[in-house]
Amino acid sequence: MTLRQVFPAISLTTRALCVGRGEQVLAPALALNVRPGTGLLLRGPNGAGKSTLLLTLAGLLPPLEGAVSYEGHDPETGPVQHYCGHRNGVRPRLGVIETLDFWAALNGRTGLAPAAALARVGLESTALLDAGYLSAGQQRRLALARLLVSRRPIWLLDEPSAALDNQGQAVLASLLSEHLEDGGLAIIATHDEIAVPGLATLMLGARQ
Ligand SMILES: Nc1ncnc2c1ncn2[C@@H]1O[C@H](COP(=O)(O)OP(=O)(O)OP(=O)(O)O)[C@@H](O)[C@H]1O
Repeated sequence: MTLRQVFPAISLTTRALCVGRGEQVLAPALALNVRPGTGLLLRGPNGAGKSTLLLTLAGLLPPLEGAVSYEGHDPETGPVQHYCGHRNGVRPRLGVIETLDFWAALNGRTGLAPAAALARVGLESTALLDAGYLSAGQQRRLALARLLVSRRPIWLLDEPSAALDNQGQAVLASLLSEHLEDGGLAIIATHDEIAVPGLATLMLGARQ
């Protein structure tokens, strides 16, 4: 993989990070260092804490202990990350193209134009439909297109391949490869194979 470093060189690091729910510790003392151009897969059985760790890295859940930092990030430049959770964030009565336009207006028009992002995920023929009419896999593709209309160096993705067919999984792998080649980084919770070479793996354990 050739690194172009289009993004600022930002690393995600954690110090003695302990994540959990309430008093339930799911992952203790995590010392992560995810560098520009690299990706980390979070693996482990249902309930192991993969989503909880992603939410904590995204700043949407407080850590039980320790801290997350984005070294090299200038807060003045705006948010550093995209968090893409289990839910697709699709409003059923909003059009497909309007959905992307909404996200671009909210997160910044720093990436592809909505029509180009739709084409990139193979949804160009659905542009004028209400998003609620899309199939499960198409809605997932639309959620992935959201990553493209606003450029952010860190992608935190929870089960991004859920409901995707083989071609959709290939699109996801290609989006991830390009993002890493641009010097971005990605942390991905998944039970599936992600066809991107060189990804590291963090295995989280089952809850007691
Ligand atoms: N809001 C909550 N309050 C209390 N416990 C919760 C809450 N949300 C999740 N949990 C618990 O935290 C544990 C970890 O859940 P999490 O969703 O992080 O697992 P996961 O590894 O992502 O699982 P999966 O592979 O099924 O997606 C589970 O036991 C779950 O029941």
